[in-house]
Amino acid sequence: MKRIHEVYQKKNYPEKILQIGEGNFLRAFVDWMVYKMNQETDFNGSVVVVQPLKEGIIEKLEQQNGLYTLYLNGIKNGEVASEHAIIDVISRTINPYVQFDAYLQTAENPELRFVVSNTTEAGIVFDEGDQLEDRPQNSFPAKLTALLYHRYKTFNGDPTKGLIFIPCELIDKNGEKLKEIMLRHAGLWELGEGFVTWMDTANTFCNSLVDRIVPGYPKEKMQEIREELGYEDDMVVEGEPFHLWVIEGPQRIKEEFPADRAGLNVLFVEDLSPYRTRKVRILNGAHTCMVPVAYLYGKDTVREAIEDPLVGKFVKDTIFNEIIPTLELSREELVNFANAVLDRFRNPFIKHYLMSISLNSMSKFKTRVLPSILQYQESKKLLPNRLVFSLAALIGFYRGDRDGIKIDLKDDADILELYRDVWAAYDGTRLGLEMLVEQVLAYDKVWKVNLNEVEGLHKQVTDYLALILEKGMQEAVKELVS
Ligand SMILES: NC(=O)c1ccc[n+]([C@@H]2O[C@H](COP(=O)([O-])OP(=O)(O)OC[C@H]3O[C@@H](n4cnc5c(N)ncnc54)[C@H](O)[C@@H]3O)[C@@H](O)[C@H]2O)c1
Ligand SMILES: O=P(O)(O)OC[C@@H](O)[C@@H](O)[C@H](O)[C@H](O)CO
Repeated sequence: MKRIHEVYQKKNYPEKILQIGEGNFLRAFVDWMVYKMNQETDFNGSVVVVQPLKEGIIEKLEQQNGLYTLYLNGIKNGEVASEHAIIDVISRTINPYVQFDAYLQTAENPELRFVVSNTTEAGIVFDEGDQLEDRPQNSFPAKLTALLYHRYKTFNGDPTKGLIFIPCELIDKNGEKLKEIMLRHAGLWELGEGFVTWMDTANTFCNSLVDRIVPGYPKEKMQEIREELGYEDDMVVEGEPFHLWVIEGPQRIKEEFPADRAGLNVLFVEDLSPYRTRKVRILNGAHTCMVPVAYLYGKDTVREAIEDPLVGKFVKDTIFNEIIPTLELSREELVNFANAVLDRFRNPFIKHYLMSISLNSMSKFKTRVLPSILQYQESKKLLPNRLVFSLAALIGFYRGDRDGIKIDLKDDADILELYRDVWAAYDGTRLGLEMLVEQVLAYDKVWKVNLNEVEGLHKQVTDYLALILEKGMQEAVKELVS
């Protein structure tokens, strides 16, 4: 069978976007949007993709001339929708670890206008070891500072040659944080007042919030997909039709990034925090809460979990009774959003594995679930049972065993070490369990506070964990939801 680049001829669009990250999400979201804008409007732009880490899949993408097939499968306006398209907007790929000059030279292109990124929650970080002379710098903000400085010098500080940065990382104030770190590098590297002023005035850093479920490469369906497509494609990516990109930035960007004219759900707003809180607490919060409970219960995917009468009820009650009451938005709007999220979780086409969501569950619990627990307690003066149960389940999950089979835990090495130690020290007694929970709740490297100080939390987590250990997750959930 022929390969995708042997059957499809790519068009040439000017390079207008620099993309840091070659992951599934960006390819199913931003690159798809660029494809749509090229089809529906006069955007006429392509994307240069830079691999942020030394290891990655850029070579595979390059071998296909940057082409790949995107499947969007799900329910759209109540109807089954399945569509696919060849995304042809990646002009070329760059691995800065072997093509550093080519990486810097992208800054010399006067038509370059946007920088998008998605480097997971671990990407927007300051690395004090990074230097301007490094080829390349370690962190992605440092790499970008070097690139922007090169642009500043190339165009002699021309105020019209600034860039618009729209990071997609799921962290609060992603644009502001990126800018803050880049300014820090500019200061440490002594790049000069002129550059700092240019960075500040000629460039725009937008905060943004993305929403689309992208499980990625549909491994199990590949045989069927190959037959349907009639060509080989190692970079197929699958996502849902739903998409929302909320960008906190000036309305004028719309002129240059005509997503709305392409019929895309891209909003330019003054304040994205209500959208962010709603999405992170309800959608991501429900995912993170459901993972340890549903996985130890015996489920493997989000859909299986939501369709199980008991686990499904656990998730729905958690959202409607314990998360929504902590949010300061109109209840009607929240209920509508939550119902839509539940429909997305039920998407019959998509296998969203609980284990893939489980990556870095501790920090996800801290940002996506803990605020709901704390706000619930503050306003109602009692703890939300199901959210606390999911914390107990999380501690049980990190024991790393499902019915005698090892769980492939993925988290920071020191978190995994913490759990290895506390579970190894557990002697099977109530006192032993209390000590174990105390140590986990005291792990302020993740929690940033000592959770043992939250009134009643230590006892309730210990009680639920004892229940899970004694009766198993299935019985424990049954008792909880009834
Ligand atoms: N998949 C989804 O449904 C979805 C939806 C919305 C948001 N997201 C967000 O997108 C992120 C990436 O998801 P994906 O599905 O594309 O994953 P992926 O594994 O396909 O891609 C991860 C990307 O992040 C880069 N990366 C990882 N660690 C990094 C680091 N320390 N520094 C710099 N770059 C780093 C990798 O090089 C790669 O480009 C997730 O963490 C999530 O926050 C994902
Ligand atoms: O992508 P992660 O690993 O940060 O989180 C897992 C999911 O909660 C997440 O990918 C959602 O599906 C996504 O945020 C929906 O927009």
